[in-house]
Amino acid sequence: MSDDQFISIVHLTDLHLFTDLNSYLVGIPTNQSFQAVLTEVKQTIPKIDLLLLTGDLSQDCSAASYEFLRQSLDVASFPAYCLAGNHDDLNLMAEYLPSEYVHLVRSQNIGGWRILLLSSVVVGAVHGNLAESELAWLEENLNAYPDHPTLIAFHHPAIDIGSAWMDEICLTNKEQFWQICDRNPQIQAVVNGHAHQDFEQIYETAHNSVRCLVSPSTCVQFQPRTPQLIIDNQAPAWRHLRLYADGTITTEVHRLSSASFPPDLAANGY
Ligand SMILES: Nc1ncnc2c1ncn2[C@@H]1O[C@@H]2COP(=O)(O)O[C@H]2[C@H]1O
Repeated sequence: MSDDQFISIVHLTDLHLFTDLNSYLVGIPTNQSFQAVLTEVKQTIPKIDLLLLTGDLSQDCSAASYEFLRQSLDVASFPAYCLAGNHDDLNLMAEYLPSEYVHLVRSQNIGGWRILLLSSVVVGAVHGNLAESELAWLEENLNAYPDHPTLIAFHHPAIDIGSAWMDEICLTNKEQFWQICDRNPQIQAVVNGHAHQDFEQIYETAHNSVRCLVSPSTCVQFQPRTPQLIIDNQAPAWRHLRLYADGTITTEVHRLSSASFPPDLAANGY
C-alpha cells in the first residue's frame, strides 16, 4: 500500500523537559532523550504528516524548556500539535511554543479525518478531568462532522490501565466522556499519555468500538500493572499511527535504539 493512502502520525508524550540539557529526571537527561527520539523518528519513519504531543512537555515549567521544545520541533520541520499535561503551564506554552511548525490547535481536518485535542488538566492537580465546557465543545464539534472518522487526544487516560496508583490519577469523569463516545460512533481512537507506558484496549460502547492508545514517554517509563510507582527499565519511546480513509488504524510503539538512557531504577518517584 502506498504512503499517501494513510495519514502518518507520530505520538510523542511526557517529555518532561528542563531549562538545562544536563538536568535529569530519575537518572535520564530528558532534553537529550527527547532529541535522540526526534532524530530517530526522522530517520526511521519515511512519511510524517503530523507530530502529536500530549502533554507534560515541561518538567520545570520554565520558558526555556518550551523554547527548547519549539526550537527542536522547528528543526524537525513537521507540523506539530501540542496540548498540556499536569506539569505544564498553559500561559508559557501559548507564549513560547507557537511557530511556523508548532501549533496549539484544538481541531483539524486532515485526510478526511477529524483530530480533536482536549484539555484534561486540572490546574494544581496531578489527576485529570474534562470540564463541562470541554465536553460541550467536544460534542458540538462531533455534531458538526458526524461522518468523519475522529481521533481524540488529551493527556490523562480515559480507561483504567491496571496500576492502582496510576488509575487514581487518570481521568476522573471517564463515564461522561464515554457517554459522548457512545452518541458519536465516528470516534475511532482516543490517544493519551501520562501513564509512561504502552497500553492498548478496545472500549466497547453500545454503538461503537473505540481504540484506546496510551503511549510511553520520551524519557522515563513506569512498570505496568503495579500497585505503586515502580520505574521500568524500558527505553524512551514513541508511537506511530497510520489512519486510513475507511476509519481503520494501524499502530505500534517504537523504542529508541540509537542511544541508551538507563533510568535510576532505585528511584520511587519524582
Ligand atoms: N511515588 C509516587 N507515588 C505516586 N505518585 C507519584 C510518585 N512519585 C511521583 N508521583 C506522581 O505520579 C505522577 C505520574 O505522572 P506525572 O509525570 O504526571 O507526575 C507524577 C507525579 O506527580
